Amino acid sequence: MTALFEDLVVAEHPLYEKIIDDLLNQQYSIIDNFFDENEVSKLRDSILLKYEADAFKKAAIGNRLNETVEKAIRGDVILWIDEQCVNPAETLFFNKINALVSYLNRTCFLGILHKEFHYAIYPKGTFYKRHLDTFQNDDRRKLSFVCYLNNEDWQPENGGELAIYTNANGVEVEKKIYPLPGRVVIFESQILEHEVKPVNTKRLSITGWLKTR
Ligand SMILES: O=C(O)CCC(=O)C(=O)O
Ligand SMILES: [Fe+2]
Repeated sequence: MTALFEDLVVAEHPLYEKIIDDLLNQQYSIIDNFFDENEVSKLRDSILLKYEADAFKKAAIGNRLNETVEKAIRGDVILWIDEQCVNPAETLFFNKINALVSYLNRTCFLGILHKEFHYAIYPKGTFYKRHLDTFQNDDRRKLSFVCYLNNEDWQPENGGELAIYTNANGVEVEKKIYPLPGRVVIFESQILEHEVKPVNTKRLSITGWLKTR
């Protein structure tokens, strides 16, 4: 009996607690240095290697049966990551993601059962117009997750901010977030509209969704 109870006791993790508080209070959380310099550098090498090998495809909108490439809406190229077939950089990535997911499931009973992640590259001149991540008829998407893999010297002139639209007492507020390396943004997929502003320099990231059912 005691053993069973002890199993349910989770040691409090300050960073994850902050993410949960942020999500409850403002529906998004920004975590700087979620990935350290070394992890970002390995993941950046990985994304660029695959990009150079031509593994990416133009990102589409709509569900899998009704996919259209709509450059007027989004101009990024993506590559899905198969967790069953990962390189060492991606192993580091999923170790951190899985630790977070298991904490969320144990402390918030979120019921995250599935996840999907892809690399994304926004070439110069591209953007992703304002949208909700559940427009693809997939209401299982609960939390959206973006992690940036840009260089240390990413400048404001490079553009490519993530803009998140929130509502404060009926007034819309636009919050702009720079895609700084190692920074992670997590937000409520079904609630928060957002967009990627036009980029002036190739912009690198991993985007994913934590899903229920
Ligand atoms: O890269 C970002 O900052 C957000 C990407 C995005 O909104 C998406 O892929 O759905
Ligand atoms: Fe999105």
